[in-house]
Amino acid sequence: APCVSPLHPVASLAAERLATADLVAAAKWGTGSPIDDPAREQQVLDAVAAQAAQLGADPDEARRVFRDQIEANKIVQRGLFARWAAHPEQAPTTKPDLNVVRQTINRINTDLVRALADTTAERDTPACGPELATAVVEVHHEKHPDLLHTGALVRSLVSACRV
Ligand SMILES: C=C(O[C@@H]1C=C(C(=O)O)C=C[C@H]1O)C(=O)O
Repeated sequence: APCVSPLHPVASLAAERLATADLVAAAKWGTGSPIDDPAREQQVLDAVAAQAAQLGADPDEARRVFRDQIEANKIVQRGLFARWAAHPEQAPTTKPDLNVVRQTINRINTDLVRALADTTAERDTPACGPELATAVVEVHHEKHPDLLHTGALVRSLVSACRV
């Protein structure tokens, strides 16, 4: 069997979701659209709660974990906005369609709800913390994100362990 943390899929999907923050930030940059969109956040939370319930998982736990995913996503967006304001030459030159990016986010959300449901038992043991830390390091080495994204990845997983 490959030597990876049982929580690798969770950390990997959380990182994939965070990578979309770059596209979301690029879509909003220079448009006056706020980083925070409470109506969209509510849609995301309601959708993942319904999907979790359908899988026999705890919908409130799905809401908690995705509240953290959303906060982490906004950390990356704010970090990029600050970087682009300080270094305009690093600002994006193309503007993705936010609705298209959100379709990608919806797909990742569904996969992450399933990965969480599939790892309910692992996330319920005292080994969860160390396994989650291992998974974050694995994902960091695979995707070599910058400190902004890795810090946000850690933030996104604070509610992932159930004990
Ligand atoms: C990612 C976005 O930015 C923020 C983060 C969200 C998320 O992580 O799902 C949702 C709405 C916004 O508050 C977005 O607008 O789609």
